[in-house]
Amino acid sequence: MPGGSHRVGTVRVVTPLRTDLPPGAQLPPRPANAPAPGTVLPSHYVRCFACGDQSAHGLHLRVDADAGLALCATFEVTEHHQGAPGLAHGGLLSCALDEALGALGHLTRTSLVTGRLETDFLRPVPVGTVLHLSARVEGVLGRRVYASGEGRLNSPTGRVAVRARGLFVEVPMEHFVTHARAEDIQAIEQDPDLIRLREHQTIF
Ligand SMILES: CCCCCCCCCCCC(=O)SCCNC(=O)CCNC(=O)[C@H](O)C(C)(C)COP(=O)(O)OP(=O)(O)OC[C@H]1O[C@@H](n2cnc3c(N)ncnc32)[C@H](O)[C@@H]1OP(=O)(O)O
Repeated sequence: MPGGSHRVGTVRVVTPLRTDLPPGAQLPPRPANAPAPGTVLPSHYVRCFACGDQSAHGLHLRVDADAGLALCATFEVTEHHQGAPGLAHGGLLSCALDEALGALGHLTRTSLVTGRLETDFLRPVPVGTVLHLSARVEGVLGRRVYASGEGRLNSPTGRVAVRARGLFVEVPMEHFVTHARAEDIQAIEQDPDLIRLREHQTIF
């Protein structure tokens, strides 16, 4: 995907986007303890708008591990997801890709938050569409994980409607504890099943 560009006089200056893979980034091997291809990846938080099953009008994204550092995901666009009449809101499509790219942390075995996300909207996505997403790690440099993905209409081989690249940053669990509201932490302490952590991690 091209970077940004502008003209200085007659000269076109190309600026790499900050989601472009920087020199030195490498694609790490798939960790031995990464979930096997085909494994349904758990929602990290049942109240998550994108993947949680307790978010009434959320996306209810279903995410499956793929081979390598990649995954696929699906969700159905409902009437609660409209922007223009009968069409999915663009921010919501970005949200779906944000979640899919962020869920690559299940495969790298790290907790990732979004630093930057760039989305191309290529086709309108009508209500009733099942969006088939795929996402992959492009490279890792220190705590930075570069990822890309796309969403296709109604089938894994359908027309590409939306595409994204993201820069994610690995954070410790303390990130979430430090920044959450006290009532949310208390709710999790009372019902640890609200979050679904990978088995090697502990929180609170
Ligand atoms: C319980 C559930 C568990 C699992 C939870 C899973 C949740 C998944 C949800 C889906 C994903 C989301 O929506 S997450 C929610 C949306 N995102 C967020 O809320 C993040 C808000 N931002 C932050 O908290 C912070 O800015 C961080 C953590 C991203 C970075 O802060 P930091 O930890 O102080 O680290 P910092 O040194 O600034 O950055 C680390 C490296 O990344 C680079 N970097 C950072 N941001 C950017 C950027 N926008 N563009 C370019 N580069 C960047 C820095 O230059 C640096 O490079 P170098 O020094 O290495 O060269």
